[in-house]
Amino acid sequence: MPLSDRVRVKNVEVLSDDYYLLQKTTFEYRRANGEWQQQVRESYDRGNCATVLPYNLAQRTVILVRQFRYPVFVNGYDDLLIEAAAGVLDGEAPEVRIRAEAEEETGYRLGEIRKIFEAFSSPGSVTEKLHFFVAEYDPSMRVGDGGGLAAEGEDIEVLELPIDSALAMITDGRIVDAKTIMLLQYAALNIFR
Ligand SMILES: Nc1nc2c(ncn2[C@@H]2O[C@H](COP(=O)(O)OP(=O)(O)O[C@H]3O[C@H](CO)[C@@H](O)[C@H](O)[C@@H]3O)[C@@H](O)[C@H]2O)c(=O)[nH]1
Ligand SMILES: [Mg+2]
Repeated sequence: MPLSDRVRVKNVEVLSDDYYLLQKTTFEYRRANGEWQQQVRESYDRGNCATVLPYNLAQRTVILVRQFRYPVFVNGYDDLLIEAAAGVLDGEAPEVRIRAEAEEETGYRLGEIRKIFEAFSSPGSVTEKLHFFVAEYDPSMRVGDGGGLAAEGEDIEVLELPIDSALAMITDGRIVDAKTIMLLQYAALNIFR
């Protein structure tokens, strides 16, 4: 049975439609035992996103970025967040979007890019699906300083780190962003073996 036959949407209330969209939906869900049960769930729609880990095999390095994240700050993390470059798709194809975003945020114009997987980042409340990429880079691909768009409030620092240091930073808590941990662990398992 397709899942759409197990869900009957009864009402959708828009709680906030400002920069992104927050909705409260009342629906009935058909449980495994066949009974219909009413539920209410909020969902936050900020679109889908793409992220990339640029890596250099000879140097054993990766490129990450570091920036202020208000939701992280308000949840008690007292430092800038170290992340892989990432951006909202805004209706574009993930590979097209991530190339532009990588150049904007890191200053590197990447060549071949490989899709490795997709994942929902916070499925209980946020609709977002993330598209994950890796790309080999070399120093000649650096065409600018990166840093993001100051007019949009972005103030991004570019980091080139040895993969072993980046992995150690997951263990000691200096890297705490989920998509970044996933990319670094992918690289450790499949690229820097
Ligand atoms: N005015 C306003 N602007 C916003 C708001 N939220 C985001 N923006 C603007 O929208 C830009 C979005 O930047 P992107 O680089 O496209 O996206 P991102 O925030 O880096 O998203 C990535 O990182 C997130 C945090 O890990 C991920 O949640 C997301 O999946 C994605 O990977 C921000 O820089 C900021 O200028 C808001 O509530 N109000
Ligand atoms: Mg970004």
